[in-house]
Amino acid sequence: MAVVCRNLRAFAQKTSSLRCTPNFLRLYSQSKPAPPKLVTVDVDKAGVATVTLDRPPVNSLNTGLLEELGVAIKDLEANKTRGIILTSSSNSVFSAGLDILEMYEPKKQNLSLFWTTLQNTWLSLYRTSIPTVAAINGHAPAGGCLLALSCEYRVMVGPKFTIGLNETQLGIVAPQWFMICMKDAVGRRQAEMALTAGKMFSTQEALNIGLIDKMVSNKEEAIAEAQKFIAQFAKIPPLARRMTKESIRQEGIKYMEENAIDDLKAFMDLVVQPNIQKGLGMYLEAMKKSK
Ligand SMILES: CCCC/C=C/CC(=O)SCCNC(=O)CCNC(=O)[C@H](O)C(C)(C)COP(=O)(O)OP(=O)(O)OC[C@H]1O[C@@H](n2cnc3c(N)ncnc32)[C@H](O)[C@@H]1OP(=O)(O)O
Repeated sequence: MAVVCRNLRAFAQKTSSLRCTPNFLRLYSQSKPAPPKLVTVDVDKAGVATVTLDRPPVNSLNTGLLEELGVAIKDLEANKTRGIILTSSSNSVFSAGLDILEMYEPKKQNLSLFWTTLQNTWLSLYRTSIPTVAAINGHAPAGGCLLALSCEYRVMVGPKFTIGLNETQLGIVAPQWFMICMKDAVGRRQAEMALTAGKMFSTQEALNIGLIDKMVSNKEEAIAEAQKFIAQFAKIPPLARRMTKESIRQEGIKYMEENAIDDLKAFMDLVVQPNIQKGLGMYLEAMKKSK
């Protein structure tokens, strides 16, 4: 509410016709309730933040959610948080990946904002000096897998959930930086096999190839394992840790820093292709029918 008032006051100050009187503020706040938050942050006594994706039903990644996630990471950095545990409010889906509705029959401006927000939020998560763990408490296809891969450690609830970069199954190609993340985790050979087939791995299969680091049987265990992973860094000098992480992730960081504009252009050109639009439409239809 305080933010709404501040924004309104600034807006009213810029216009001659509006007076930001208490009555005006009351009327405005009654007619426009604040939208629900799509990402919640809870910092525990040890200074470890649980960042929860909360966009029912499947945490598909739209511009709003990605924006909130990016802001949350920046805020946690500013507050010198000791660790980030990324998880989901759903019992069965970590994240369904990019919101296909952002890409299907899009307006050019929205599409550009969507992809730029994804690039920025991804880079913030991938390069943050804060230790990061994905507590994957449900399915994690495509962009959901990307978020998990961008963390330093992955604990997944099993055995019934699946994870992977399944883009080829949708007739689309995962961008280079998605591939770099997969290669970081499982090596070039396994990444090539996984990505060309668009394979979704069971939790056990993911563990076998190193796509996840630990399999647990429920979310509480996942959070406990994540806390354990983060706690080990209490003994490591932070500067050495930060420089090591930045250095070992250099390929992905450099790729985005140098190619963000080309990557945006490639995405914009690809998505509007009639055959891609047709494929996305059919995929959405198929999801509805499979219910
Ligand atoms: C072109 C350049 C490269 C772009 C890169 C793209 C990467 C991506 O991330 S593309 C997105 C890929 N995602 C998927 O393939 C996942 C699709 N979803 C699923 O497989 C399942 O939904 C699930 C296993 C995650 C969950 O299954 P569950 O049975 O619990 O839920 P559903 O009934 O399937 O879905 C509920 C509801 O949500 C809609 N939905 C699901 N996923 C998406 C999505 N990614 N984007 C938008 N909407 C999605 C689904 O259609 C249902 O909607 P309705 O209730 O309206 O029917």
